[in-house]
Amino acid sequence: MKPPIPRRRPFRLHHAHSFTRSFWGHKGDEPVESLIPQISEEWHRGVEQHPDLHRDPPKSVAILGAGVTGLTAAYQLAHFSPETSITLLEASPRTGGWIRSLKIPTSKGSITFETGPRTLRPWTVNGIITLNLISHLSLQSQILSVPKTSPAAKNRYIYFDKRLNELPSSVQGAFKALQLPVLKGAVPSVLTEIFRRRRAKDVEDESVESFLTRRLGANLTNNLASAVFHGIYAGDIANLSADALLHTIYRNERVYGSITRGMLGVQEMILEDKLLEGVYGSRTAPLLNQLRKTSIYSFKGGMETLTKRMEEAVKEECDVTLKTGVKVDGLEYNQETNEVKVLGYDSPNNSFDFVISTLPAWSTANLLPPGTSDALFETTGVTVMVVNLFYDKPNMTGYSGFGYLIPKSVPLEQNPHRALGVIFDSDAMPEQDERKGTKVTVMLGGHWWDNATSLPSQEDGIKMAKEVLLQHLGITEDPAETMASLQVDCIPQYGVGHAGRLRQVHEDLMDKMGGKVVLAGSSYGGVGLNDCVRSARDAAFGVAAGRPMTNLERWAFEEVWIPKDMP
Ligand SMILES: C=Cc1c2[nH]c(c1C)Cc1[nH]c(c(CCC(=O)O)c1C)Cc1[nH]c(c(C)c1CCC(=O)O)Cc1[nH]c(c(C)c1C=C)C2
Repeated sequence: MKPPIPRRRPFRLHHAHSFTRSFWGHKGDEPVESLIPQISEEWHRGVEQHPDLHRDPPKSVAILGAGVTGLTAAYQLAHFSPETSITLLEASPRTGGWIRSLKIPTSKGSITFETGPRTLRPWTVNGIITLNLISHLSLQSQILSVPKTSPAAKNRYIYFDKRLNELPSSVQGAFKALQLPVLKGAVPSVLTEIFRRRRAKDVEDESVESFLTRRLGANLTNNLASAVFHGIYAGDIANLSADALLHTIYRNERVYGSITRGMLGVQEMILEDKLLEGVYGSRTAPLLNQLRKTSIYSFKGGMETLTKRMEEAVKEECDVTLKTGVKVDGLEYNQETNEVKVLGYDSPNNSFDFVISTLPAWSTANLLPPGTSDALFETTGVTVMVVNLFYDKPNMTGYSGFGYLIPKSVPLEQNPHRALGVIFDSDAMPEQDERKGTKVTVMLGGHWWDNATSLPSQEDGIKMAKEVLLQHLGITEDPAETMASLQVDCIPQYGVGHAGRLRQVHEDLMDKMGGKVVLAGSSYGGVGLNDCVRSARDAAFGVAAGRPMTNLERWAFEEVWIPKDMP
């Protein structure tokens, strides 16, 4: 029988004396300085000089995985704790993980194909932390930004009823959009949400599908929400956790009785986010001002510009030992020395004060002794086939926008290849390529392939993508350049009970690994790039102070919520 999952413990607040005005809802009209917070001196001195930080800095730390999380953790730790010796271990021959930008030289100019994440959003707490990192790395001049007013920022489509339905981006647009098949019944669903009964007190989590169907009805849930969750998690809303992925509105239902009541009242955010927003906002003001009118951004050389620059910085500026081609076999905690031994790393110095694992939850679980953190095995990944296509003719899609998503309610005959969505890259990032034309990315599979006995080859993927574009957009031409990448287990799925399981893992790791194994990356607090950077920062910050930790504390302790625009 599984042990009961511990409930969250009360959180103790030591270092918060005053708060910040929020960047939340920033429209780009006012200079960011006007939003810069009156934060307490203690926080303003910032994280590096935090009184807790140099309590007992570790002598040695190993970081597993040199994707964006591992590289960021190494870079940040080197700055927070310059005296610590850092070893970054990567199994593959290259760094960057899922981030890969391939520049294809052609006689008509170069094209960049992204096989993983391709854009970043600046205006969130985690987004601001990423921008701070970008400033430190002096990458400001490499940024390519898309203005909030551009079609790519405003227009998103849902494929439904055999056509693309444009989602509203303004109040006027909303009235027009209500005629669309995909939004059928939306008005009564939204207006009656406030009258629906709140969930029972003892329900700690449920699926996104069950929660949204209770609150908004089946139409909006299956036709709209399922598409949005395809576009972030490539996952099935019937399995994903409402508490983990819709945390604010799920809490609002519990606290205020309905999502609408929560929205009409005082907007709140988690205290720690508010403090970090203040600290990093003030430190990143010049770049935030540069991106004042930006909706999304990337880099001239693609997203890999970020990880390549970080690799260079950790090796040359931070004195981190980076070893590629090292496959770690296990982690062993020695209670006497209070160190963790990294098995499979063939070096006389393979015991460390801390190990930060940025590997996916299931890979980390495989490294730990049985019974240490078995709940990590319950987080699994979905596989996505990413197909990049380039056509010489401009405006081939017939639409202008970020792209379109396909909900789970679309019948199989209208989406036989199980496409999740299509990105209109040449609209989304128009200045990235020298060669002029239309660039799109078709994403296939995700949760639809959960029980597949075989997966498509690259050739099959390209054929399937072309058929998707023919069926949905009527594109008959052959692309000039193509590339397909099967990204196996690339997006972790936070299933129902995610928070409770991470609480359990926190307890287990503190108990059995002495708080010396620290977790970071896309398996825990968000699958986006900004989330990975944030989790790396948090891990590095905690480890630099030398306190036993897991980086899962936010799941183990009760959160403190405060008004978003508290001065
Ligand atoms: C069709 C499949 C996918 C598309 N993008 C992804 C998949 C699986 C992956 C992805 N997209 C987002 C994230 C998280 C944020 C990050 O920092 O990277 C991930 C992992 C962002 C995102 N994309 C869409 C939405 C609504 C969001 C969340 C918030 C935001 O940035 O606005 C919509 C969207 N994704 C895809 C398409 C075609 C599309 C909309 C038309 C592709």
